[in-house]
Amino acid sequence: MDAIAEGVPPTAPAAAATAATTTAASATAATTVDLDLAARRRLFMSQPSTLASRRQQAVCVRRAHKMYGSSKNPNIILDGLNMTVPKGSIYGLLGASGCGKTTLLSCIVGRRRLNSGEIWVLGGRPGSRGSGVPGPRIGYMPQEIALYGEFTMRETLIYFGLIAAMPRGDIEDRTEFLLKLLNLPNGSKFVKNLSGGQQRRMSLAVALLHEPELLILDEPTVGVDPVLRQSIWDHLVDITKNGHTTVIITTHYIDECAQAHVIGLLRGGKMLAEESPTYLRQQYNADSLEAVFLKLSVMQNMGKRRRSSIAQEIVEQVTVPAISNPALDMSDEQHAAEISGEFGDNISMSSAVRDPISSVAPVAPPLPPAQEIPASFLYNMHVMQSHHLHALIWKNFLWMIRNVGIMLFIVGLPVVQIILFCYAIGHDPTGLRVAVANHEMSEEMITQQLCPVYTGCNQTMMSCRYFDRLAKNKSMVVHYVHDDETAYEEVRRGRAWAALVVRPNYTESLLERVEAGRSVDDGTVEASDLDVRMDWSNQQISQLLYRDLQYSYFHFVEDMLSQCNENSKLGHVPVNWQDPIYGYRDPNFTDFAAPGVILTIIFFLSVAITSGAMLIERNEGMLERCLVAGITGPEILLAQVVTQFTVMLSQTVFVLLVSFYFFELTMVGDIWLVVALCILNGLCGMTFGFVISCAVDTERTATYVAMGSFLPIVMLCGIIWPIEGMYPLLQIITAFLPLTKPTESMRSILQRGWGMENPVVYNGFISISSWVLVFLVLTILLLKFKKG
Ligand SMILES: Nc1ncnc2c1ncn2[C@@H]1O[C@H](COP(=O)(O)OP(=O)(O)OP(=O)(O)O)[C@@H](O)[C@H]1O
Repeated sequence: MDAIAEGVPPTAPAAAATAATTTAASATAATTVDLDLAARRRLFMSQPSTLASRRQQAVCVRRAHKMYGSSKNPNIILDGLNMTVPKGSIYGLLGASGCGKTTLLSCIVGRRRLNSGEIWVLGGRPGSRGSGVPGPRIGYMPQEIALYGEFTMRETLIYFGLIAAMPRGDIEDRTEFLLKLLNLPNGSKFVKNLSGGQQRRMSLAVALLHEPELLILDEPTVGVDPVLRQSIWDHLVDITKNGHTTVIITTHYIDECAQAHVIGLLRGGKMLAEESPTYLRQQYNADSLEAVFLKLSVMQNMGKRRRSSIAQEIVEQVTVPAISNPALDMSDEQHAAEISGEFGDNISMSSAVRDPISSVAPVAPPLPPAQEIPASFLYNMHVMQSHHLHALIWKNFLWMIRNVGIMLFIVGLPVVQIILFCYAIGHDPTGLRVAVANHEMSEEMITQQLCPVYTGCNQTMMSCRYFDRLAKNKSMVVHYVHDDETAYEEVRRGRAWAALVVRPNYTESLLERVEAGRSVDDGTVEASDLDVRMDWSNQQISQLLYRDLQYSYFHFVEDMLSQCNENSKLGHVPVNWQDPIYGYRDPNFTDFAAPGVILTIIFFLSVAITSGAMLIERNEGMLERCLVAGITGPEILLAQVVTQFTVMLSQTVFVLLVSFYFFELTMVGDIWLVVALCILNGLCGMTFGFVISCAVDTERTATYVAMGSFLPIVMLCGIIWPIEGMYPLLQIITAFLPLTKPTESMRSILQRGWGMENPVVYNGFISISSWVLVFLVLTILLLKFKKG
């Protein structure tokens, strides 16, 4: 009584008075409603609306408003809708395509939020702590197939059974029963190999598996033949008989709902009616429910939306047929339940309320505790359920086993990439053609491409000795031509990278230049020079030629001096290059780029794998199904982290083995620091993948986001060019990007051998860990606020 009294609205005295005055009349009209209009109006105005009575229903929706789009351009889906689903009933939710049935159902299962209004499901608020909704109290069959094609039917049922914490034995028993009931083939068949109709039945089997209190079936009979459709309906009638199971079913086949206890006709965001099908057909004198729907739609179109006026037309002296389900017998305590039309524009009242004017409060069965506090993300974090994690991790690994090809690709791709990198990037170009017009050579020598090399302290045709030295570099191939113009033409036509001209008296002039020193004349100096004209269009190649033409010269002079018993140092540039403190005398680009490349490969593969896997699940409805089954966002994230971690670990091990063991890239530091940095980096990619999959809706957008972030990161993180060479403002920005500091850190570990005590190294770890946290927080926020 108290609970009811608490929930009575401010008009309660009037309501009570009205109820009292009408009690006697209503007592005699248990099955026949014969009320005058005034009494009906009072009835609609004064329904007892209490918290307790709402919680007695399987589902109770009040004044539900739901819209999509912005407030400026709203797409109103539910417009003050009321709905009452009595416990133990089959409730057929009918309406045209796009009228909002799925939206309403997803609000009921706690996957979307109303803009305003109330929903009570099985005595609690969906999504609140302890309500069990979403969760095992619900069995949900979404419109999409929402199953893993790579799993067998049996594995599919095991997965959902594990989520519902069913013992293995029970799962097996139910599997046998459901396969038989739904006329499904052998359980070892892969879901992807089932026909469309069989897949839908399989989806229904998943919803029925754990015998939930509330079954929500979104168009379960599409693509199902009439015989099987009938057997599905028979089963639904059967399971609702004891009153413990309630079914809400949507369908396009309106007349199929004749077997429902109650049907709700949804149109224009409101319930046109909420009655038993027999009652509706009698009330509207119609042969079929389609005809009823049509009549009500016409009335709605005519603007007769006020309940009172509609009621006037529809409420005639009608004998209310008894509902076949004893659980719905209105002579029991549910008399006191509410009618759905109490607040909104619904034009008919719930069949649950045949005699709503009872003054006797029902003896309510014990209710589950109602907790208003919505289940927060952090709450979900600490109530992670082990059977959920077990199911998710089992599913993820099974998926991997079933997709060995994809897994080999995922693990093998970084290895292939690093092999390609090591073979393709950072090595000095070889075989660069150099056209030489050597006027010390005879025409015949040029024709034969033969420049004679005299060894020892022999000062004959010294230009040939220089070119011999040059050819030893392997970077250049010398091609002798007859005149200067031909040499230049070779470069102009792209057949050579450099044209060299040697004057006829080169050897004598060079000797005189060395011997005479300061007193040598300009003509001699000029004649002892090599003239070089290069194609400088390619920075890497021209730098290399520039370097090797000079180095070869130094080596040639040193060689001559030592052959002639002179101090070879006289040929040096007067700079003494001591042993390097870090690195080698001849650094290569591979060593410079490798840390960045390794980190980039691991990072972006993690992004792609994570966002791809999550989006596929989301878009094919599997994620939705799991969430309705009670799996939470944190559980999915944790299970993904566990499974992805193993993938990432193997990626890291293979990449490092190939880089440092097979290709022997420079590594003088602690390999474990490198491994730790790679794993953190993969984790960072994974969390970025979570952010992408939560933020965007399609794989295509995810690809754009991943690509859009890949290019700037590669360019700005000092992977292909030193940060010191960047525009000063960019140098500041780039310091905050996820791969910049880790790349510097890894480079220092590998090439300088620095450890964790060095700021450059630990800053890399701090930076990447901070990004992991940032991405995790973003994911949490997106999960929380992008719910619907
Ligand atoms: N996430 C969304 N964002 C924007 N609009 C949406 C969204 N989901 C659904 N809608 C729109 O809301 C309306 C109702 O969609 P809903 O899927 O609930 O209808 P339905 O009655 O279940 O349709 P059907 O019977 O064809 O499945 C449609 O116009 C749909 O385009």
